[in-house]
Amino acid sequence: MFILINLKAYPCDPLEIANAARDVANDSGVRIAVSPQAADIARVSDTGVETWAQHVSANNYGSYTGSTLAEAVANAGATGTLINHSERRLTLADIDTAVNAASRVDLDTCVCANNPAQIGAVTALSPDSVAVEPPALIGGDASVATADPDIVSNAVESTNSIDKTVDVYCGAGISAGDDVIAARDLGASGILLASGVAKADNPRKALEDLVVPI
Ligand SMILES: O=C(CO)COP(=O)(O)O
Repeated sequence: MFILINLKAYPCDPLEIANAARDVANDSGVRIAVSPQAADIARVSDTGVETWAQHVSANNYGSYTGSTLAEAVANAGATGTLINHSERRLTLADIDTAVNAASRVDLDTCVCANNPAQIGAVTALSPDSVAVEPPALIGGDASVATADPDIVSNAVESTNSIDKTVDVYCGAGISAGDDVIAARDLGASGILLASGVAKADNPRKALEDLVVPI
């Protein structure tokens, strides 16, 4: 299972979490990546942890003030990027362009969507992976894999019916290793997780506990 820790804009210490994620990944053999604010990508990447951007813009070089170029995050050390997170939504046309922008510089792409129908639509854009995250469960205590298992299995089915090479992840409310196992049993090959680590009193312990059953 792949575990992506999305730090969002939480007031956490990105380096503390990056160092902990690198150590836990090395000790457990579980693939763990950290997705910090764009301005923190270089120093997070310097820790040696797999580093992802939270977003890339749907444009190339040019007069695009305020954009986050795929080239810029790749040069800073990111090796992957989220696209269309529920808190950073794009039009379908912009998702398509952003996936192409990320692919230009070999970033792994994970396109997020709210439900299995949207998962099908974004799978057709050929990202490396898609992630279903029901907005109502994001930031809560109930894991998507137990509170709404059908949304995960239907997302897996939706993706598999279009392109079996696209990995399916899920996220929202995941905080324990058992939640990760439940997601895997529903067909997901990775999870997206934020508050369970970024808001934990002890992020290292939260990560260590998370990987125990994996
Ligand atoms: O949005 C998420 C990850 O991208 C999920 O957030 P939580 O883990 O806080 O529910």
